[in-house]
Amino acid sequence: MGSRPPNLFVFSTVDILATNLRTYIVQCQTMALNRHDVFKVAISGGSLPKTLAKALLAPPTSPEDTIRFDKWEVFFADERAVPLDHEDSNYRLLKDELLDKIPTDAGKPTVYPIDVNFLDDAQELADQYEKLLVQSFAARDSVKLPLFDLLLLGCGPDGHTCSLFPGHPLLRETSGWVLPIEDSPKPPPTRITLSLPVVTAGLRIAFVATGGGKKDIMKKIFEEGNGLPCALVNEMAGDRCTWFTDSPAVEGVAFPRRGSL
Ligand SMILES: O=C(O)[C@H](O)[C@@H](O)[C@H](O)[C@H](O)COP(=O)(O)O
Repeated sequence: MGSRPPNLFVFSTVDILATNLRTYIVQCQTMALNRHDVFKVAISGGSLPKTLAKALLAPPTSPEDTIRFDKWEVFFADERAVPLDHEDSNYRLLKDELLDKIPTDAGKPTVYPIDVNFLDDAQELADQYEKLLVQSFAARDSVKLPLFDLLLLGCGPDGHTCSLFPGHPLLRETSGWVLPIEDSPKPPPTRITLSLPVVTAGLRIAFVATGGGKKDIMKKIFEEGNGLPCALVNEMAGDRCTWFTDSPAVEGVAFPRRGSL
């Protein structure tokens, strides 16, 4: 359980949100580089990569504001079981929106896509991705869970995050790090996702939710909870969790704690 409620930031525009998201990411990057000289990040799909590109591709305003892409290790918080050049691929989305646009002199992140040799077997696809995490995390941290320095997540209109959907049995999985799902209510149906324990173990967790389409679910997440995946992350991660929203997404929503960076 998180000891304090999650942080919530509301910005008047997505551009201002992006500037503040960058400041937050740089803070997480600094903590990570001090801790282990690498920045391990998990990123999900949806509208997030576009906002992320806005945040990260802007030129630095000071030396301290530099994005050290050369130190980034990028994992996928969830991924669809499709080839990497498929229009549904979260890898492709991130590549098109962000990775391919990083200036060459800014350094290249190390990116860990799924192994497309296992697209026909969701369990194997998940197991292979979990192996990658084991290699990347366990040896260094000798922990029971991979501790991402930062997870950058979206929030679906039904309250899902990653590919953890409301009421789905995957929410009760406590042992696996990476889980297969073959009946995702959001297409495509076959995907892999980080498990709830892995998400909530993250040192920092940031949600980005923008636009009036998020208003109703934001109310449910923050005012009722109702076991919605995003609400579960809030409950378990507490103030390690920070929401970046714009005004339309939170119109009329009462929050435990608002703040600014
Ligand atoms: O692969 C996916 O489908 C995403 O990872 C998913 O979890 C997404 O982040 C949310 O659905 C929010 O999407 P929007 O930001 O587009 O609403």
